[in-house]
Amino acid sequence: MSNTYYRDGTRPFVSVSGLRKSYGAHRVLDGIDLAIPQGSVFSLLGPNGAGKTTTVQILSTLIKPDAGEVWVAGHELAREPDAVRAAIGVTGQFSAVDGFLTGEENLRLMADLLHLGRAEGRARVRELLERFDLAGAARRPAATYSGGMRRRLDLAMTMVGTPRLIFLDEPTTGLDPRSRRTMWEIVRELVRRDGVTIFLTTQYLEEADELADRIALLSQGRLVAEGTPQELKRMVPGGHIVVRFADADGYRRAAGHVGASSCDEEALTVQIPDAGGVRTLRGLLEWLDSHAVEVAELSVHSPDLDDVFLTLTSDTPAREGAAGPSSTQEASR
Ligand SMILES: Nc1ncnc2c1ncn2[C@@H]1O[C@H](COP(=O)(O)OP(=O)(O)OP(=O)(O)O)[C@@H](O)[C@H]1O
Repeated sequence: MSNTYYRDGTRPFVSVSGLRKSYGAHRVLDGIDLAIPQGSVFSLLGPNGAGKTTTVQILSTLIKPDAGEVWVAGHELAREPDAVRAAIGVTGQFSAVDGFLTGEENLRLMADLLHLGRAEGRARVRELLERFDLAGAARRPAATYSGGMRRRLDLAMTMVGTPRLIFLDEPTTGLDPRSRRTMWEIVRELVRRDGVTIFLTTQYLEEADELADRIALLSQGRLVAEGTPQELKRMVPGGHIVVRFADADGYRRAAGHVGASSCDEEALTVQIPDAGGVRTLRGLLEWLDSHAVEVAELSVHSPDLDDVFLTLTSDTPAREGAAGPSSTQEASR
């Protein structure tokens, strides 16, 4: 039960030890341990079928585990499910928003369901409309809202009950880049200002990288890695350098001499493994310079969460070709 307590004797806000769940002979969760501090963003990642939804369903009291100990906000889930339920909010792809009601009416309905007094309810609804940038659209039916507005309203409805832990399931799926960034800012603000703890499941590794303080990688019912985004990126081999040559002659002269791991004659590019640091880059530039080879474009790619995901989740086929750059330095010669 290593995760039940911190070294100083306090318990993490969410603490999970030895969590197991099977459906028939299929072992979906095979001994999961998690420790999530209050006021942080935790992201659970994994390929389809890894057991993410099952984990969230157990932590949010919707289904019971076969074994394991779970504590949320100071309450043991098996003994005090009502207290756990009172501390959490869930928002997801299956939104609670009623399209026939206006944004304001949706929020008021939630305030009534939670038995907030009339004055308190009104004040809370007003505050949330402002805060989630919905005041201008408050009197419009939610059916007329954009995808981003609908997500914001959904999250605002979750916040009516001032939850201390929010399960955010794919909060930005289908949103355009600007709406995604707005949503990310709102999530950060919930953590910063309200001290809310966020349990995020997402299929966008970039989103986990942006938001999460810690990430756990689930594969076939087991945690295969856990750490900060930076720590996870350090777990996989280094990045690579991509060089695009200015002409076919330069490409041919260089391709066999610069330690390339793959070459594309048509695109005049080579890819060179890079263990990090500047040694490989310096050696490459010196070779190109001394052989007077013209380069059209050169970029340095660090490993990103995609690389980590694909390396550590064995049930996912390896991706072909280069990783998307998480940090790219471009140079022309
Ligand atoms: N009620 C159920 N009965 C039987 N099997 C189930 C049930 N719920 C989930 N499973 C199985 O458990 C495994 C894990 O499912 P789960 O939904 O937790 O995965 P996930 O990581 O959330 O996947 P996805 O990313 O596709 O949503 C899957 O193989 C799924 O088929």
